[in-house]
Amino acid sequence: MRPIVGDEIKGRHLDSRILKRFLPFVRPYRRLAVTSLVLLPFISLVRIVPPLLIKKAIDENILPGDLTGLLPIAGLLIAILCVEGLLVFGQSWCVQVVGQYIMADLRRISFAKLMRLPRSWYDWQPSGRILTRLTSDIEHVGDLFGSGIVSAIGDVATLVMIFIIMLTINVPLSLVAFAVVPLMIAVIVSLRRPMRRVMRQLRARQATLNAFISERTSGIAEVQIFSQQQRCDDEFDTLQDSYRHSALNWVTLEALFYASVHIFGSLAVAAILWKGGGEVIQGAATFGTLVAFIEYSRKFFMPLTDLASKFSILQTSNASLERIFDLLDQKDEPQGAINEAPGNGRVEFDRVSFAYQTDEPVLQQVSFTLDAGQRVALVGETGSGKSTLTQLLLGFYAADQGQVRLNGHDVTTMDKAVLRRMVGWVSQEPFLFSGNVRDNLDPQNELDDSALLDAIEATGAGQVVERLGGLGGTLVEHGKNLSSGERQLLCLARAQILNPPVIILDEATSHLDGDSEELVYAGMRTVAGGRTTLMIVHHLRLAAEADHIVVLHQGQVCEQGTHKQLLAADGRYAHLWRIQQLEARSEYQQEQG
Ligand SMILES: Nc1ncnc2c1ncn2[C@@H]1O[C@H](COP(=O)(O)OP(=O)(O)OP(=O)(O)O)[C@@H](O)[C@H]1O
Repeated sequence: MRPIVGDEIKGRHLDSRILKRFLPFVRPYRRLAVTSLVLLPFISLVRIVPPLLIKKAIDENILPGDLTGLLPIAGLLIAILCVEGLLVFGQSWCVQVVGQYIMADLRRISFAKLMRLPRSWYDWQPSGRILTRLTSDIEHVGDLFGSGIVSAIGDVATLVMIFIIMLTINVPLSLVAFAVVPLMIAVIVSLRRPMRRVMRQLRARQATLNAFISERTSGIAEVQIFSQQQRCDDEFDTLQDSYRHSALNWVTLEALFYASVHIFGSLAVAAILWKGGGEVIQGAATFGTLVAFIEYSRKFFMPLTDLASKFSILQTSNASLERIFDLLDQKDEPQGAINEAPGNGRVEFDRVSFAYQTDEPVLQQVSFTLDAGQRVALVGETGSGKSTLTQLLLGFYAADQGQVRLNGHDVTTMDKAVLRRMVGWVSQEPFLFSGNVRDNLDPQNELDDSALLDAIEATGAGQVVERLGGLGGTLVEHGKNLSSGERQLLCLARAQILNPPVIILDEATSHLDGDSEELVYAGMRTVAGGRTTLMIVHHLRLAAEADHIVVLHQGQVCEQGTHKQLLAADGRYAHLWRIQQLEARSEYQQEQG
């Protein structure tokens, strides 16, 4: 599985390929988008009128001393400025609304994609990075539409109009005013490359910082247990310093950029003053023309600055869009066509081999069978591949060789929802969502309250639910307001409620005290009752109750049989059994005195 593109910015400004993919997202809101585009030339148009009015007022009223025409011009100026205000409001409202809709759509489909990606994809992803994808990256795409493309089109329209009107009024003066433009473009071009580099660095460092915060806060218990606070602070400072370093570089370059543009703007005004002043004195131009030119040059350099600064927005947005599309391009969890697998829950592992990463085999030629209703215990040292086998049965990963079959069907050919409706799972570290007890225990909302309470009672979770305040009781994220034994009991109740023909129980008794352990064991026995059960077992006392025991060693089945048969064989299982018996005896003796 290919990992998602990192947070480095790879592309140049706006890649046409990416833009082409982005356009369908605008299509549903095309009316608003077109309205915002249609308003742009009108805005540019009303922006070029005021200097003309000022020119007229100076040349035809102020200088000749004709006061009567001034009032209508002032009134017209106010009216035009009001129209400009209204047009700008309408245009920016349309553009922002479209941007918000596009962001909401992108967020929705990206989240939906995340919900459908295979487990193996998540093995590669720092959680902070996934969050960045759905937050900052999508915000940047909003900028692409709002402050990027549309306003760039507006800037170009304004520039063209001002350019034409200046040439229409006075060609020599226009050429003087535009003389600085090539110089300005040269400076912008020379600053663009370092600005792009620093922007890339800034985004990458921000993503690293996000991933660090996310990882350390989710592992807060380990941070505190191992007194890692200071070390985390130091690491955070290092990351933060490099982020700040890039941010300062960015601020410096940006300030340099705006300052140079400002200087060129002032140079243009000075040149107009020098050339235009001479023309006014010689009578070749009117005083109103000079004032209008100064006003136009200010209006000309504003969108030019704006346009140049859009490069960084376009580039950031382009990179964000590229990463979002990369996420959307990831393949969904593969689905099989079989959506019915009638039978009573027979499971076969048939010469199954599997590796998470090429050349690092985790399972090799594993074969054993669970007959319908049979209870099979999986035993083996840590890392021997027990959980991996259960993940294959649940369809989270596919075997590289061999087959895992349920009721005779290869699980990879089955529809995943159907498969997981038939195979329940109580994991070693059970997960509960924030919300109420009912929604957690009956996610499909299939049973009424009394049936739910019966199942809860049967698995020994009655007291836990009662303490939480019944089915409407509140659970916090991860079920953190419960002990691990209580969480386990609730998850056993959930499995009982879903009532699958096959159940996987991952024993999590290593961190439970004696009483809780007995409660959880009893719950496990209830859930296992009458179902095909694959039980990962650490305490062999539980294995001894199973109908069949499979012992894994380094990803291979090293022996299998009943408890009695394996003890008689005096192999690995018998060895583990003796060790655990000795441990239990010495614990008992210590307790006695
Ligand atoms: N998502 C993964 N990506 C890569 N390697 C993995 C992944 N999950 C497990 N492994 C590796 O596969 C091997 C088997 O792991 P598995 O979790 O199946 O062992 P286990 O027998 O269940 O161990 P335990 O009893 O400690 O839970 C281990 O070496 C582990 O490092």
